[in-house]
Amino acid sequence: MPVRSASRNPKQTFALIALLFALLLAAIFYLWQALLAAEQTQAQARLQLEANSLAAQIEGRFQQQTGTLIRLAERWDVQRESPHLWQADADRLLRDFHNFQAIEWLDSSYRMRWIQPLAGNEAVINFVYHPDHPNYPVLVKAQNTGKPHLSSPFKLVQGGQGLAYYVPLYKIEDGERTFDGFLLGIFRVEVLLSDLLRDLQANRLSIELEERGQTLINRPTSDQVANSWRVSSPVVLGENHNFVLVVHPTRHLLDTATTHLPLMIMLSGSLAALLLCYSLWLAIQGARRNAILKNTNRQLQAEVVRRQSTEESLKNNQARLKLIIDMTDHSHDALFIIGLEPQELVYINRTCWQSLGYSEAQLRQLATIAPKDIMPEAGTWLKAVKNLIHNQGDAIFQQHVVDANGRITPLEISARHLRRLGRDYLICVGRNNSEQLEIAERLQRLSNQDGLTGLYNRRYFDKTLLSEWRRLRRENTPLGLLMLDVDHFKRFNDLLGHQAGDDALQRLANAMSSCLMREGDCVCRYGGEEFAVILPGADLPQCMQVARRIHEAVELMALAHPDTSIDSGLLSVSIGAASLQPMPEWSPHDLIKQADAALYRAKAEGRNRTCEAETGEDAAN
Ligand SMILES: Nc1nc2c(ncn2[C@@H]2O[C@H](COP(=O)(O)OP(=O)(O)OP(=O)(O)O)[C@@H](O)[C@H]2O)c(=O)[nH]1
Repeated sequence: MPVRSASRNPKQTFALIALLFALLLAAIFYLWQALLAAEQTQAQARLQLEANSLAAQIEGRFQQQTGTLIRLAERWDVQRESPHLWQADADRLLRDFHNFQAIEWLDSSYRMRWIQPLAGNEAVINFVYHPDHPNYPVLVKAQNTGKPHLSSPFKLVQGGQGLAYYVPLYKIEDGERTFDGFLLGIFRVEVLLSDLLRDLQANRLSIELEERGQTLINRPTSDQVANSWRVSSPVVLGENHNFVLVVHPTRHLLDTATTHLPLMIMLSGSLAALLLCYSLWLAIQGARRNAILKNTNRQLQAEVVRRQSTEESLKNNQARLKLIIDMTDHSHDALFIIGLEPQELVYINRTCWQSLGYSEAQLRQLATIAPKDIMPEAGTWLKAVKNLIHNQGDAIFQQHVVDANGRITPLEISARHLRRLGRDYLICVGRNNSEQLEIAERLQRLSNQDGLTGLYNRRYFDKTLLSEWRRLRRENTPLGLLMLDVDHFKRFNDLLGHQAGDDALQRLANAMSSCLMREGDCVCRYGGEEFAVILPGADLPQCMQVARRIHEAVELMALAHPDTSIDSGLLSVSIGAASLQPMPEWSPHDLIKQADAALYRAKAEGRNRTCEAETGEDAAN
């Protein structure tokens, strides 16, 4: 029960115990009532006995009272003949038994014949009982049975209520006993009954005498108890069965007749029930607490196991984290994590601060107060990298970092956006990519370079001429161009061989390069033994000046031409010079055409010279 109850909630348990308590109280109450009823029954039985005894006493006293009248009636034979003697006997009886109001003789026709005392009762002489008189049936009954009968109360002629006791009289006539009326004793009700009740041993009872439901006399006590204790006993007075003695016990009598046992049993039973239920409640509470304690212990044990496992896994994770940090610290790449809103450098690996020549604390401080001292374009880079949040992607940025000695190093940063626990992070991996940049630059250079002479190649020429054309058009500045061709180079090759031709081309390239003074001027191998010199900002005279320097440099080379038929005996070049103010209606192609035309004339006019584009040779041609 306690275990099962423990699993219930306290309200249910309390309700069950309260119900049990109520049931116990009901049983105790029932027992109390049964004991009270038993006591009351017993007391009432005792009371009934007392009432019966009192009734017997009353009947005895009445017989005493009326016995004298019966004895007077027994002497009727004598008295009938001598009324004086009857009168004297009746007087004596009235004197000795003052309860009698009067002694009378009714003859056999129910007529009042004699009455003693006569004084005051004269009116009653010759009164005849007719059948409608209330006492008439009593007379008939007494006559028929031959037994004395007491009437019911009736109104006396003298006033008040009276009772008549009819004793049948008989006379002997001719040896025969014949009815001769009644000897009649008249009592005053109060007087007779008071006398009958007087000195009864019934101090503890209130006494009442009723006749056919009418209270004739009542002798109450001051502490009479309620009607529930009313006990009655019939009283037969002179064959009149209509009298009933009613008694009520006093409180004192009841107190002696009843005990406190039922009350004690009820109180002690209630207390025992209360203690039992309280003990049960305590036991259930104890069981519940035990169950809760056990459950808590189980939970605690599970928690301990869980915590041990968590600690174990934490240790493993810490070890792993340390390993990862060690590994990232030994990485050649700089790894750093930036947290956003608020912006902070969440993590930097060892490579970050070691490669820049700072301590970790110094680098963190610098990154906070002067990020541009580490990365000159930190501001724009951060803006660009934050855009990744919107794109939810990653990107590679080319930046430069400045180390503690002021050395600038290129840094390729691969950045990725991550969102964790409601916050945005940028995971960045930086790598010194100076080597790659150099390789790329070299490749770029090679792609623009002529393999034999080391000059810029035709591809670079086309690209540069176009870009310069556009640039100078915006600046409203002329663009100069020299087109060069080696003279009689076929013969040179033919006579000295191709290798000698290559060498000659290389030397020519060096010579031409040495003639360029301005930044932006460049010599390109246009194709075969043809060269082109781009001279941004140079007008025609300035172009001619450069062309003259080239002739001088080639002449200074003094490279002998094997063909003896050539006048100078030296390798020479012919140059066509042109300069154009870039106009929207013209293109770089027009400039080339002008220079080409001038070169053609230089060749035609005998070679080893420069011809400038003629004014007629405009772009439109
Ligand atoms: N060795 C060598 N020869 C080249 C190279 N490119 C072109 N040539 C030669 O240059 C010669 C050019 O000959 P041509 O175009 O006839 O002109 P030329 O002989 O120089 O005569 P003119 O230009 O009229 O003075 C050809 O024989 C080509 O083979 C090169 O890279 N190396």
